[in-house]
Amino acid sequence: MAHAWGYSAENGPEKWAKNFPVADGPRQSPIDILPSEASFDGGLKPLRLKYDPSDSMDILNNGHSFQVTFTDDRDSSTLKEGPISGVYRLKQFHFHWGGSDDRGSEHTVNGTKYPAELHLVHWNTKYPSFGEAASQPDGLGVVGVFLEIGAENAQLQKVLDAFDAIKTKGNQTTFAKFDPATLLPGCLDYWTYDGSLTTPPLLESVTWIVCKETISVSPAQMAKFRSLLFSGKGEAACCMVDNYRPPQPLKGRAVRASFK
Ligand SMILES: CCCSc1c(F)c(F)c(S(=O)(=O)NC)c(F)c1F
Ligand SMILES: [Zn+2]
Repeated sequence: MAHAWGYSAENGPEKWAKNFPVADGPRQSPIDILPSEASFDGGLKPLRLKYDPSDSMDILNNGHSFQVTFTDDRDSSTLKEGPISGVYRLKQFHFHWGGSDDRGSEHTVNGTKYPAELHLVHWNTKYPSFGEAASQPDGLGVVGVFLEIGAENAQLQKVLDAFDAIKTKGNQTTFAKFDPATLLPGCLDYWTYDGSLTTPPLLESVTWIVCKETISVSPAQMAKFRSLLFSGKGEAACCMVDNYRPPQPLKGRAVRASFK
């Protein structure tokens, strides 16, 4: 049986192309964002993010990260405008982080790595489902937010407080009435480019929207991220850290900025 993918030397990002050849494709993510080479596009609209806290359902350790999943059977939690057209519904959010504060984000800015990166995953409602959208070039819109070491983030703490119930792979618990807008920075200036999922199947279906402004996370909160396990109950414990893919070749793609 083919090894499941992961982030170790044996099954990590350098090995993914074997089972997922698109890993070497023309629009892979993440990338190193070079602000001086991004072009300001005055035609880019401000992001319109509207989330209904009653849509949040549960929190799951999926063995690669943890995710908070939202009910997506109506247009109650949506991404509109920005670089996209139409209505994209929020499906889930998750994070990527490092084993120490000097790494962990997937996107980088002038080569700078942040300790973690939040991804809010939305799907284009011109398609009948998330699964269908995920295979289309304009199917997904992911908002990325960098976490920067600083003051404790009280809103993020609400997510971290659920970790004792999801320590091992496959664990899930109810996570209701959470407003993901509380995790967004005050300023929603962004960079945008055409990219992919950053985890297998690495589908080239993502319009990336990476916020310029960061949100804070305290050192103690980063330690809490690192208390999760990649491994399942009863398996040898393997700390969930360094679950990030490094930047991929830009291959001629344009990166646009919504701000000067
Ligand atoms: C078949 C995908 C399941 S949903 C999902 C995900 F689980 C994930 F991790 C990422 S990511 O590439 O890692 N971050 C943007 C996504 F984009 C997603 F849409
Ligand atoms: Zn992600």
